[in-house]
Amino acid sequence: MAGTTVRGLMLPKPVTFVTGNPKKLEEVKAILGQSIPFQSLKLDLPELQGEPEEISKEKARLAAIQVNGPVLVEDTCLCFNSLKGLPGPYIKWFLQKIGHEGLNNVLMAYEDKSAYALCVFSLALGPSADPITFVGKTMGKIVEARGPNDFGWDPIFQPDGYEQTYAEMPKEEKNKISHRYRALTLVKSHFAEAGYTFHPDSS
Ligand SMILES: O=c1[nH]c(=O)c2ncn([C@@H]3O[C@H](COP(=O)(O)OP(=O)(O)OP(=O)(O)O)[C@@H](O)[C@H]3O)c2[nH]1
Ligand SMILES: [Mg+2]
Repeated sequence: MAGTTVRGLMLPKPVTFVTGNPKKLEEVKAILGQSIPFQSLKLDLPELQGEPEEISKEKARLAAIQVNGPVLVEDTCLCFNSLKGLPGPYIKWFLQKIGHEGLNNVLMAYEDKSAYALCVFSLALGPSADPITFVGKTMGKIVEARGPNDFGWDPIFQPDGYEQTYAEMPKEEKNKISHRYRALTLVKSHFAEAGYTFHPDSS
């Protein structure tokens, strides 16, 4: 985390969660509930190449300029240990091009099928503020696809200590152990500690 937190700072509007991915939004809504006043905006922001935290922060900077107010964004990675963390932030493109089967095939060359899901949220309080990051990680392994195919790589990720893939788990179960849940727990604590207030005219 970076920057100094000013307690009770007044934000001009509610926080806007910016994403182009409706499944992310669904989970963020389910996990946050009423804990943080937020609205959402569908924007497909350009993404830098590089380390996950930098990608997420840069997304937040761009989003805060477009929204001209406080924003929350996230970037999700799926990292294979035998590939030293790749595909990482590039998982979206790997998934689109080679699918679940291709991702399993890549790992055929290696004994180690372990992987981790990483979620980096970034909060920018405004267009000129330095974004603050919150990282959540869930360890697991890559398996042949099992379960409903309605969200990304959920069918091929089996978290450690579970016999089910993310896709096979009831949503409430995934949302108690996921990379996204862990990162959002830190976001919630930050809001609780910072005690932000919202401008009365904000909507
Ligand atoms: O099975 C999954 N379980 C998850 O919990 C999960 N979270 C994200 N993803 C996928 O991983 C890539 C991340 O890329 P990403 O972070 O750039 O997201 P995105 O471009 O879809 O949206 P956004 O960048 O507008 O927010 C995209 O293919 C997402 O569909 C997930 N797949
Ligand atoms: Mg994206």
